[in-house]
Amino acid sequence: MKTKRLLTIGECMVEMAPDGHGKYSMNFAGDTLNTAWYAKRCLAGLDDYSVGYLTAVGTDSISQKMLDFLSESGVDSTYVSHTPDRTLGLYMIQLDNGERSFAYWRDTSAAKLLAADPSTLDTAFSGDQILLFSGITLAILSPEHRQNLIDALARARAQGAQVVFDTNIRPRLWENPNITKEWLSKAASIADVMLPSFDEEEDMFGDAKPQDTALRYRDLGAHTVIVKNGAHEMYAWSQGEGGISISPDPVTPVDSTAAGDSFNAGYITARMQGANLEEALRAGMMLSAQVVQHRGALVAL
Ligand SMILES: Nc1ncnc2c1ncn2[C@@H]1O[C@H](COP(=O)(O)OP(=O)(O)O)[C@@H](O)[C@H]1O
Ligand SMILES: O=C(O)C(=O)C[C@H](O)[C@H](O)COP(=O)(O)O
Repeated sequence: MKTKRLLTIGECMVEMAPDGHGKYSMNFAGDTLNTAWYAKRCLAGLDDYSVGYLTAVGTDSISQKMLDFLSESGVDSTYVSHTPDRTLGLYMIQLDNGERSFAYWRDTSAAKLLAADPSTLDTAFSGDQILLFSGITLAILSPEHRQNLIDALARARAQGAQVVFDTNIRPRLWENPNITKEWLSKAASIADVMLPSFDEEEDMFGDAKPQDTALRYRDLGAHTVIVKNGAHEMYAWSQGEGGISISPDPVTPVDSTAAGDSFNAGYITARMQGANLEEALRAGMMLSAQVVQHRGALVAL
């Protein structure tokens, strides 16, 4: 993964995060944006590396605020498209002993149209870069646009881009479990690197242990599979480096939102700089352990 450019693809929403005293703070977040944001922080000071975000927003003032936020964060928004008459989606974090769940208002968000135009995707995906998308990115699209996205990623991969897929399974965003499994497996079959989380794979695919998840995605063609697992032992396998079981030092989570997304950023940016499998896993674990000890998805560490 020794390339200097990361582009993530998905939906950034308005986030309402509980402050612990009955009030909410408003931020911008979304799984793929969270990974881009943390990746940019991990690469701070390394001017020859760049991080971009591909999404669709409206033309209203809250959409403009999100673009300003990207710009202040140093995340390149060249491939953000603008859809008049639509705006950002919104989600609220709900906490139960530090474990997050979400309520969504995103049915007509602009981001649902991010894969409408195959030629825009081809332009954005060209060149030597890492392209990261997620199961949430796919879930919010129509079936036709899901196929547009997967086809464009496959074309880019054939030209040398590296495709990274985090399944981030949100059953509520999908039509039904069979359709979810079908699209996740289709998307996995064009991915070089898979970054699933075990509890979601267990629920959706019935995997008994992280090794089963790794094997399933390896058999679909990934050369690397990292099976995140909350506070528990995770399993990672990479062609040529073998398998590793490794446990994070447990911390008490305040808000587990973006644990997986920040792990992805730590892992990917370490790999971009030449880290081996274990070093990159440790970078991901270290970042995500800090993130879960703070409220909201994006934490200025
Ligand atoms: N309580 C915790 N203590 C230490 N590390 C944690 C904890 N919760 C999450 N992490 C770290 O974050 C990673 C991703 O967490 P996980 O819950 O699997 O992802 P997701 O947010 O996608 O569900 C874990 O593999 C681990 O490294
Ligand atoms: O649910 C969505 O659509 C979002 O993008 C909101 C959250 O910011 C991410 O889901 C957090 O993802 P985790 O790293 O798995 O906690």
